[in-house]
Amino acid sequence: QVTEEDLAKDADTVGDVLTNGLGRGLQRYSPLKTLNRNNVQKLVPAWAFSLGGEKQRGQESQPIIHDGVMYITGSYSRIFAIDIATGKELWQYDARLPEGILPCCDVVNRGAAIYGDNVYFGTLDARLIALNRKTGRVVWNKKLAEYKEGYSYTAAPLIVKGLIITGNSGGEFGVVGEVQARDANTGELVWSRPTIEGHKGTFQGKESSMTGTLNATWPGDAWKTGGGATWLGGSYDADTDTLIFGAGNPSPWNSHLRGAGTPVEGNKGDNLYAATRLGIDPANGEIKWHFQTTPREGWDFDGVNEVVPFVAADGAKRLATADRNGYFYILNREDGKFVNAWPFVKNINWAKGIDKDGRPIYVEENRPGNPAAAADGAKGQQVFAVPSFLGGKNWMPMAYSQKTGLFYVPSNEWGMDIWNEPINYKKGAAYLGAGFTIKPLFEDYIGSLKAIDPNTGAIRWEYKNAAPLWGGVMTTAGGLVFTGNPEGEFLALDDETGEVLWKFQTGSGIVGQPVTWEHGGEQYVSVISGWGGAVPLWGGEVAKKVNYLNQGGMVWTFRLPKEVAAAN
Ligand SMILES: O=C(O)c1cc(C(=O)O)c2c(n1)C(=O)C(=O)c1cc(C(=O)O)[nH]c1-2
Ligand SMILES: [Ca+2]
Repeated sequence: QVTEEDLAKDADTVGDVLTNGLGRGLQRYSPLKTLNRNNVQKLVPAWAFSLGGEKQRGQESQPIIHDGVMYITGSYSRIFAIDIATGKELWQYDARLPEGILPCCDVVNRGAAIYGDNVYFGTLDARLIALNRKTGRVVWNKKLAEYKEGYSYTAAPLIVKGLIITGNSGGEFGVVGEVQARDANTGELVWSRPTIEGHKGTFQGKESSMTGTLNATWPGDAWKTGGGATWLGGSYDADTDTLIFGAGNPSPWNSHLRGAGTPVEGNKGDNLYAATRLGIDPANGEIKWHFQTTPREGWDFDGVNEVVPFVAADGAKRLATADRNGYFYILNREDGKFVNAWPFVKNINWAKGIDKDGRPIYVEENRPGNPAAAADGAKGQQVFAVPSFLGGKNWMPMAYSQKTGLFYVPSNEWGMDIWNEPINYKKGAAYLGAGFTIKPLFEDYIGSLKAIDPNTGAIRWEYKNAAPLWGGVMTTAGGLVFTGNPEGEFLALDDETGEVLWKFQTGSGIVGQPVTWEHGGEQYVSVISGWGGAVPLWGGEVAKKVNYLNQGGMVWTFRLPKEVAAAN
């Protein structure tokens, strides 16, 4: 039985990986140092596991490890249980997706959750499934939302105090963002928290008086299909007992269809709580605080990126998040109040900076124009905006090192031509009202892994990668930073210098999330390889810039042999 206590101390225990993020704070830091800067060259493959068949798209999953078993999800809503000693399959389950599902950004799944005797995962057709972790038999299977209306699900679920907590996807289809909490044993809904003002929440089956239901920042009817999908899931800060979920882009992308005039008078066109981080009370789904990164968002700068609790150099309890919009934010942990922000990618041009309250100082000429006012008919004024809509950083998780006190942020240096077009809402259909072409900023690289000091915003080092970086990062007490690239390499870098100390060619691009654990006195590292995600779908010329490897799906597990560790 995996208990709340086990989940609470996952960040400190080295024999298993029970949560997405190596702890619900999502620091992705392992205290293991058997494997370190001096011996990482001796890291060797232990086994590999193929996800098989033709159902192979972006493999973004993070393995969960417990009781000698690894649980991974595959892109097409599949889950596998693997013996960690041998790499042998114990069972697999295929959720068998219906035809005609419409995810915006590839067929992906970011991993499972574990609690009690069950493992859990969400499916692309917006269902949540509990399976017995020993047998793989379905315990319950619940519908989160209607996929025919454009809803889908791609995140790893979060489990807090017996509740299984999920977000939703569909911001490109005019859905309404939502966070749901269910009883992990039965799958029954306990509370639901919509993210768009005007929509009411529920608590134990009844409409509740939850805060933030007033529709004050959405002129007209646009709030009804306002987006703000919570598609990346959330983190949990145990110190303040707060769930932190981000809400994605407001729908449609075309900001002129969400309020007349530019800018709308005062803050009345902010479109809360789209492009916003929300602090939520796990007991009842009430919003405790909100911080909107991009008010009246107009470039697809989803506000979903992970929010990571950490302790600053001066002892203050803070939150850090690297937004799609190119700014790295520090917030106060207690109330989500803005503390500081710095750009973490180059040449940002949609804003001049962030003011003392955390609000962007807009460069209105770099907001795509209003098609209604365009001289040439349908297409509004095109602008070149930086970063591109795929963001200074997208979903791929950063890591924090308790050893160096730095954040290691996978970022991309790119811009886009973007223009607005008219669009009418049609249930289940794409709802953008915009067109775009991504362009690199520099000849030789797009991807950039950065070591960022959260006390000053200083970038200590940068590792440049030709292709856009799209995989997760992990740090260890052994002084290592692990990540992968679309070129197929799994990399270990020095946490102080950014020097590549070790690499391994996995045979397909890496968009997965590495983990490490100890078994039988040896340290293991695993990552899933399998190219896909939003870059090959939406990147255009950028996606062709590098000669990518074939798609595929393979779990790679490495180990440092005992003899090598002993010789150190
Ligand atoms: O607004 C949404 O609902 C939504 C969902 C998702 C998703 O669920 O994967 C992505 C995005 N937006 C998105 O904007 C985006 O760039 C993106 C990239 C990826 C990916 O896995 O590579 N997913 C998503
Ligand atoms: Ca989106």
